Amino acid sequence: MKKWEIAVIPGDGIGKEVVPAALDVLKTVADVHGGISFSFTEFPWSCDYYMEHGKMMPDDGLETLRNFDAIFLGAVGNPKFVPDHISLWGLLLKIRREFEQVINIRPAKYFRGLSSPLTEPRDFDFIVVRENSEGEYSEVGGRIHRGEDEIAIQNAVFTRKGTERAMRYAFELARKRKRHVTSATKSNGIFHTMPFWDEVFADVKRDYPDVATASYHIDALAAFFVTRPHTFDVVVASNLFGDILTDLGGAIMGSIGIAPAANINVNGKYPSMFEPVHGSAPDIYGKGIANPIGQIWTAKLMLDHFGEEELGALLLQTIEDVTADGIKTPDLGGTATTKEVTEEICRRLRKRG
Ligand SMILES: NC(=O)c1ccc[n+]([C@@H]2O[C@H](COP(=O)([O-])OP(=O)(O)OC[C@H]3O[C@@H](n4cnc5c(N)ncnc54)[C@H](O)[C@@H]3O)[C@@H](O)[C@H]2O)c1
Ligand SMILES: O=C(O)C[C@@H](O)C(=O)O
Ligand SMILES: [K+]
Ligand SMILES: [Mn+2]
Repeated sequence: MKKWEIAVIPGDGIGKEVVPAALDVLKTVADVHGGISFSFTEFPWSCDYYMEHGKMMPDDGLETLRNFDAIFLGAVGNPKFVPDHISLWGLLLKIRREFEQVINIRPAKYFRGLSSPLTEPRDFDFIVVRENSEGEYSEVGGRIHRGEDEIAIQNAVFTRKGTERAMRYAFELARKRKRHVTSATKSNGIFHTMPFWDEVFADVKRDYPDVATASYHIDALAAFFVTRPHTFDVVVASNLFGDILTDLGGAIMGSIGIAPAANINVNGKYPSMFEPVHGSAPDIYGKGIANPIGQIWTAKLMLDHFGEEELGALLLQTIEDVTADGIKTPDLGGTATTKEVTEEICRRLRKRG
């Protein structure tokens, strides 16, 4: 019996609704398989925790998480009570940085029954490889003076190591797919870092003559995600560009509530973290209608990471069947609740198993 120890952080808002849903699915997957099991240890680290303790997680939080095989997280943020940069940097970004989860994998694909806002969505299926450790997300900078003279400076940090690592990851991934990598740049407007990004891309692609490439400025690329998403395979992007592109990836699938993500520690020193693209959605929290598919598809990425790709494929197929049959939450134009979608996925998994 293979057993994985998973640290579970539901976090805030709908994280507290979709994480339990995905855990039900993972338990069902384990039952159906028979030869694997999960042990889930839950941590209440969140904005609620912040309001009680003045921090998003205890001082030894990372020490505690370190021993797990993976971290399964919902979403972080309750902007009514805690500024978003405090909650994000105090938990999510802290884990990504300290645990060297330098790559963020974010797939998007068209599947049957999804209510894409595109009038004629073709069969798109791409993965955004988001650089996850530096770039525009940096603590380098500061603020001085007050009033009219106030200045805010935010420095973007692009290292050759980090840039090349993300690009190589994208090329290796493309080799297992359709052998195409698109680089998201903005070297016309961003004077230093983006020409550097282009140079590193040109260097790296020389090592992958079997992989075709394209490079677009991020503004044009965003438009292409809408007008011809089926032409992309792997897209490599900086931290901020990848962030924006992947909400868009969710949107063209029909809802950001479906989009999954994996924060990968590539050197094996620390656990990886699995959390969907979406946030805590305070506007729908508590209504029982959050789409659980983003979190459940994220569980599939965790299964893949554990080497259980066959199970992962079965899970994704089951999700597709459920949406194809119209069992969908309101964000996808349906009337089903979080619970109904989850139960239907579990029921079908059991039937298959
Ligand atoms: N990785 C994360 O934990 C993460 C990601 C994004 C935002 N946030 C935080 O979440 C909070 C809200 O941010 P936001 O509103 O910009 O983004 P959001 O992703 O929470 O919500 C954007 C829109 O999408 C909808 N939505 C999101 N997930 C959904 C789901 N599963 N089912 C149905 N609808 C869904 C919401 O109702 C909302 O209308 C902020 O505090 C922000 O910092 C956290
Ligand atoms: O900016 C971030 O990385 C937080 C959130 O928007 C995400 O996409 O994970
Ligand atoms: K999330
Ligand atoms: Mn985001």
